[in-house]
Amino acid sequence: MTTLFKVQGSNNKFFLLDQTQLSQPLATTELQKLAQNICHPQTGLLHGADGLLVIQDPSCPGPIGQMRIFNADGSQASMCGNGLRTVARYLGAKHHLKQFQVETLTANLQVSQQPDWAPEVPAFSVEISPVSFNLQDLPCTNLGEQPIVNQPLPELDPQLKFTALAVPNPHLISFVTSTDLQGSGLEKLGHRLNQSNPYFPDGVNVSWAQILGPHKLFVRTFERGVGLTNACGTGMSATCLAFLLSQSATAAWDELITVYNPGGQVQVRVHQSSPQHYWMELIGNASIMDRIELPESDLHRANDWTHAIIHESSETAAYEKFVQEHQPKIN
Ligand SMILES: N[C@@H](CCC[C@H](N)C(=O)O)C(=O)O
Repeated sequence: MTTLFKVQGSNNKFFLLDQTQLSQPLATTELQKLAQNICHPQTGLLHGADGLLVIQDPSCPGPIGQMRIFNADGSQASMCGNGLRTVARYLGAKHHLKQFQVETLTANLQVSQQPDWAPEVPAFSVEISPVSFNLQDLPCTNLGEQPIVNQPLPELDPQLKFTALAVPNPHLISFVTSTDLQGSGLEKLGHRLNQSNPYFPDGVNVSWAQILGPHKLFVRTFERGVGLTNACGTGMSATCLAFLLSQSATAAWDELITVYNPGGQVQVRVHQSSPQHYWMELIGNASIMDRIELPESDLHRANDWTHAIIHESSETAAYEKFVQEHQPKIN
């Protein structure tokens, strides 16, 4: 039998598969098919998830493991902030370490265990980098000169202003009113920019943010390869950088910003290492929802979950209690 986990960071939900335990690790095409099938909300396992996190041996000295992220539609992304926290928790427990590096598709990132946020609500901090405003890195085309920082883009919306950046996965950010945030505009724009379109040939994660206070935001994200999610870690980190660069924010570099989202909250610190060089720390819960045992052959087949034995964790209830007790207070 193989062990798989269902995990969540800010209720952004994933299956986590450690390929190093398998006698025959899955090839990339098998991982894409597994992500599509296991994450499906109706026919997947445990009502599906937003993506599949895959742990492999590192390919270079330094990091103790490698993380890959496949969206629910099977596409592979370069980074996943909420997912990396859960991978940090898993690898930290496996190697008995509290601080280490994890290899991701484009960078080795620093992660560390933090004090629990509440009983049974473990927390981790992960580095979000590299950051780029170079439009080729998203990629983003036909929207004029770079950088796009708090700029009107009537091609996308007649009223909103946009910031476009890669962290290194692509993000498009707008600051909106609470009415906009509750409406259907985010979903419409997200769908439009994640179908064939002249501006974001590889699609883009679209986040809308409401400023709740000097160090407080609420962010909703339409994720590339998924749709509306409870939270997107890289999206909230990118939004905090956009906040500091464009909104006359009273928050300063290196200070904690609390970012509420439909799945709970995270904290972000934005750092400027030199002019135009930025990186973020994303801090939040890393919770295990279920431990799942199933035959390795079922992972390769990826279409039958009837042999799965599910062990539900008490961390889900603990996290829900934490969220109830920490609703945003609007100044
Ligand atoms: N949920 C993630 C981001 C996952 C990848 C994203 N959908 C993409 O395609 O870039 C996060 O927490 O950062």
